[in-house]
Amino acid sequence: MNIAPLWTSLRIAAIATGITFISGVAVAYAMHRYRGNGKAVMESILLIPLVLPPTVLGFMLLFLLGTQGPIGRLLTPLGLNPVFTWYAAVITATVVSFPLQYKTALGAFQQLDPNLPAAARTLGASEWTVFRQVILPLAGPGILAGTSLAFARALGEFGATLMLAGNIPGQTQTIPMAIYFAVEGGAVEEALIWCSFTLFVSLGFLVGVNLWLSQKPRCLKFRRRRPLRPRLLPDASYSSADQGLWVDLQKRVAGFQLDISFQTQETTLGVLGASGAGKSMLLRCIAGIETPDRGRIVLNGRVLFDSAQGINIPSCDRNIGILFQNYALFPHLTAAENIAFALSAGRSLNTTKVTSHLAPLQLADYGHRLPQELSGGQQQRVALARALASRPQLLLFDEPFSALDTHLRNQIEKGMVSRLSTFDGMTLWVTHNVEEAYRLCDQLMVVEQGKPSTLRPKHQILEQPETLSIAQLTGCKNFSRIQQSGPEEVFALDWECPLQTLEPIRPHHSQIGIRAHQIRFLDLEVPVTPPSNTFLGWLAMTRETPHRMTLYLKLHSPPTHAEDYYLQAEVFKDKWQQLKNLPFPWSITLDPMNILLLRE
Ligand SMILES: Nc1ncnc2c1ncn2[C@@H]1O[C@H](COP(=O)(O)OP(=O)(O)OP(=O)(O)O)[C@@H](O)[C@H]1O
Repeated sequence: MNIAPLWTSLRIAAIATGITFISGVAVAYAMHRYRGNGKAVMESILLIPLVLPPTVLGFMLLFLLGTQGPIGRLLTPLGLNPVFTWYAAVITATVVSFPLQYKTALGAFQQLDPNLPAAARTLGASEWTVFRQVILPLAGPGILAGTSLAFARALGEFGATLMLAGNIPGQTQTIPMAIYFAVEGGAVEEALIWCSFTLFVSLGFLVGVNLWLSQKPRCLKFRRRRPLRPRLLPDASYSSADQGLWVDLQKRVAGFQLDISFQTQETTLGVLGASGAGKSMLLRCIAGIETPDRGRIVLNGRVLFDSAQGINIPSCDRNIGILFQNYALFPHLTAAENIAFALSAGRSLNTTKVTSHLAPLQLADYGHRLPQELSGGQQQRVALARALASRPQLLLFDEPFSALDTHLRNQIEKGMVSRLSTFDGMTLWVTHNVEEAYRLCDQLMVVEQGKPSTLRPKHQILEQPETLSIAQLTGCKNFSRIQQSGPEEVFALDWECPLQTLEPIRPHHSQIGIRAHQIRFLDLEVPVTPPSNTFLGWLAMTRETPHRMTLYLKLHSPPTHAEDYYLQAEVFKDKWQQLKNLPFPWSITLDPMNILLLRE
């Protein structure tokens, strides 16, 4: 039995697989990053060999590459005529196997957490480094699974190969053809041997790849060969005189517009806003992960983005670190390797430099662990150490404590604040939590529906919130519509009472508010002349938290049901112990000093 078809098949399948590997991965990555129009049409064209019958594909290739075809006519003068040659068989095997490699590689890229490449870029990694050291190792198993399918498909190709390459023994006669012609000639035994052989080779290849992938999860692990580019690039527009962050940007996405303009020279700025207000998008624009439609971003005198001048410094050169909500640690790298990624010092893991970044966050003993072998708090500290290792001028925190329980949150917050005390750059904290923002930041900016409504020192925002929504965002729970009845007097429509205010009423004031912990219970105070804004009140219901009670109060008359209340007051448990024994009605004071005058 002539075994030439075996070598022909293996040679053709190996070359075709090599070509599809390179082209399939490259095209898949390009399509993964492509955000323009016509993506669906392009995808369909790339996948069409998967759905066309092989004979149709073979005929189309024959039509294109034949001496009279559009491509063949270009090749003939160069002395190239692929039809009925062994490389025609390579062409058909490549065309039929390409969609399998392309589609699986695309799926592997799409499954990656987009924050991982974004984090790598903010650490100073170039696009090539991001692809080679983050994307490829993580997408590797998916890509190799596609390669094994592509190889099996190339090995089994018959119809299209027969049409374009023919059945030339020793040149284009592959195993599938040997089977076909053996059956036709009545040599059933020979056909059976070839079938068994094909089954054995294909199965062996698939099993081999699967075993390799399952036994060596870190086989494609990180290899740092060259240091990252230095972070501070010379820039003509850089001037160390202008310290601070200047932001003026607009970005529109489907159903949402971010339109933010602010400047700050404070070292810590908190960004408060409801869910969907645009806080993360703001951070992503500042870090260069998203590109604004228009505007200008300047950090310490260095223009990072200016649509008018066509400046858009890439993320890797902005000197801005970001701590993502999910930490975005590279899962295929240990804690030490994650930090080494951000250093320009190379990959040696026991260097003093890596340890010097792990030790201040009590992580010196955890350097060898993969992120999935660390607790949430430890992962967060590694992410902070990694961000600081890249020596940013500005560090952005995207709700860094949202996934932690209260105890851990307090612990990590303390550790983080102490580590940041030696950081000489600016920090910008995005959070929902007003108490957290108050503890961590000097200035607060409130963002509402993509627009900044205010940027002021934190105590001013808490004491004079200006608008109803800022008051709500900063934790105020009691509001009433008002009618002005004097220069410093209103009638609260929802609480049905006249109220004195400390500040004069302005025409734009339409609501008043009072914070729950600022409602006073006169019966618990030393008897003096009742202050203004004191009313009789009854308790409608209570809610208990570990240290405080929330009291739902009805003014002027007893409540008719549990939901019949005007105000929520919050008192500590010791005060509640005294209050609960007092007979109704209580004397409730809404001190003019604590009345918030608000516009809508
Ligand atoms: N890539 C995108 N394409 C389309 N819409 C987007 C995109 N990214 C964000 N959005 C929309 O922009 C708005 C702002 O999103 P963003 O993530 O910035 O909000 P956020 O204030 O950070 O909210 P949260 O506190 O819940 O994280 C949302 O309505 C969101 O659906």
